[in-house]
Amino acid sequence: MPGVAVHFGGGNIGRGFIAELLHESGFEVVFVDVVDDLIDRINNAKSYKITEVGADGEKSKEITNFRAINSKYNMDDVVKTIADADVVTCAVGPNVMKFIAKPIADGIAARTKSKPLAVIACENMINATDALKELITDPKNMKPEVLKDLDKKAEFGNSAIDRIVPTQPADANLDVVIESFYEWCVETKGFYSGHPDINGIHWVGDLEPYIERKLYTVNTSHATAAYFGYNKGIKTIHEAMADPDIKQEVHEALEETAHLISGKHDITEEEQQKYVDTIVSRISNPHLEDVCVRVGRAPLRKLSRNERFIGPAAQLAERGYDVTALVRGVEMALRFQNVEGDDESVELAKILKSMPAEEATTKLTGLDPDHPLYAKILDKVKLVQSDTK
Ligand SMILES: NC(=O)c1ccc[n+]([C@@H]2O[C@H](COP(=O)([O-])OP(=O)(O)OC[C@H]3O[C@@H](n4cnc5c(N)ncnc54)[C@H](O)[C@@H]3O)[C@@H](O)[C@H]2O)c1
Ligand SMILES: O=P(O)(O)OC[C@@H](O)[C@@H](O)[C@H](O)[C@H](O)CO
Repeated sequence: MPGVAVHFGGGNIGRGFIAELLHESGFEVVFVDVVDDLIDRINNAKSYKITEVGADGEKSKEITNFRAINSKYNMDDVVKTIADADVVTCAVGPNVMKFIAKPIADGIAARTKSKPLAVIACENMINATDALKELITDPKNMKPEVLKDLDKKAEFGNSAIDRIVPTQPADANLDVVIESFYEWCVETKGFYSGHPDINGIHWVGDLEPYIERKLYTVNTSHATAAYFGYNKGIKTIHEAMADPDIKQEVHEALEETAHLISGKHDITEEEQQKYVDTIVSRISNPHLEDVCVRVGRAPLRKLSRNERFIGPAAQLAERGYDVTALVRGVEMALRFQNVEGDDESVELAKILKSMPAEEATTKLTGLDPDHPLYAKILDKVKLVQSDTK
């Protein structure tokens, strides 16, 4: 019998996708967020609408049976709700997980249910749930006596979540426009007592092929379109994809990552090609007003070691493959500086202005100077530094 699912982050993917599947599986969804106005809107609404848009037209559904807690003021309520919940999910952004670890740890410590809590982080990050678990079990957040019996109180599953949910217009209230495609893969191996019943999840034994395929195909192509688009003054991703040069850049980047996905995992070249074709058509969807600045947001995260550019490029360079297109994408990401509302883009500009190229390259990408990718990235850092002096 489904009960309560606590979801941290009532934003685009939280309201637009995770809550949808939890709701359809019979859970009451309790959103936890920190934005006063959003919390009020959720608590004043009985339902909101999700609309899928694509070439086949529009399809809408109503989401009901939810409420929200503001963790800025009502942490006790958050902890009490988690103590009696079945599932905790989050989609707050990888860098925000450190702020939600303590209430989850306290909720686990206060468990009143005998079945362990299922914890699934839904962030675009390799092994996001493992990272969240590490934060939850940090001695600052969890006492040793709770940690000792953790397996009886909570179980954890890594996940790869894929659905494009753009930033919604200001007048949309809680309603969300999304694409029809979705895939949510969750690893079973941490759920010793059985995984939760959530409709639509694809349960897998080993998540690595799924998360690498997703991050290094969907997000690599998306980010390539976003950074090239932004630097050409183009507003949306579908407009960027309508530019023949940018479309070509996206294809070339995906040809490179395909070598890694098919070479490393049990995914044939034909399967990967089909996957690529689907992605290209998804990100070209003219019905989704997805802006380049959303998709390019947080460039420091996106340039980091295991992320959508350096992650595949480093592994390909180690295997002797060409990574020219991915490196051109990195250059465009380096040029995503001082973008309004994006703190990381301001920090990126400062790093590139204040540090010698060698130091900046290592700081931004985590690559050591002896890595086969390092010199190629260093050249781009030098180029961008000299252009933005
Ligand atoms: N939008 C997509 O297409 C999509 C798809 C797959 C995965 N994701 C991933 O999901 C995550 C969220 O993305 P999004 O697009 O929904 O972003 P978003 O900005 O729309 O939503 C994030 C929400 O988290 C809330 N938040 C911030 N700090 C918080 C805190 N301390 N406690 C609780 N809530 C807090 C914000 O107020 C916001 O409502 C990211 O990791 C993203 O990579 C997004
Ligand atoms: O959410 P980010 O910042 O990691 O990446 C931006 C987009 O590429 C991303 O949100 C996609 O829309 C999503 O990953 C599709 O499943």
